Amino acid sequence: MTKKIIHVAVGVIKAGNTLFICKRPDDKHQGGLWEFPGGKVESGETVFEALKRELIEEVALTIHSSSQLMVIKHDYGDKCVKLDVHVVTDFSGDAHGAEGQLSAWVAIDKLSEYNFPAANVEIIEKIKTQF
Ligand SMILES: Nc1nc2c([nH]c(=O)n2[C@H]2C[C@H](O)[C@@H](COP(=O)(O)OP(=O)(O)OP(=O)(O)O)O2)c(=O)[nH]1
Ligand SMILES: [Mg+2]
Repeated sequence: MTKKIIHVAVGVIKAGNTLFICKRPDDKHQGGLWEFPGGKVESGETVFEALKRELIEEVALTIHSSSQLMVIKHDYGDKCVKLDVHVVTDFSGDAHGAEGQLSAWVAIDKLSEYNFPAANVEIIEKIKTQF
């Protein structure tokens, strides 16, 4: 049987050479690890609409545009995800963990000090070479 793939809109929020990251709550899938904020694309939504909704909910930012960086499929065994990763530089608001989660603006060359889910390894490699 083919596994259901969960489509996720992921936002790499960038200001200068820093990125905004959040810590996933312990009780969630891949909990306790750091992430780029975002969440599941609901039926009928475009990726941009999902990203916009999730970033308001999770980090209180309103985004005005985004550009696709990459798409990554990853099978965690218990869940299979397709991460639609977008870079966001055009936003308004004061980023913070709006759901009470830890968050931080981190310099790109310090990202390796944070533990991310396995699917993020490729994203971080690309960011380091491209930005
Ligand atoms: N947001 C986000 N999710 C990631 C990243 N890397 C990664 O493997 N994931 C996985 C973990 C989850 O299985 C899935 C995203 O789910 P999510 O928990 O953010 O979804 P959501 O915000 O809609 O929240 P909920 O439905 O669980 O309440 O993608 C990442 O950098 N950011
Ligand atoms: Mg989320």
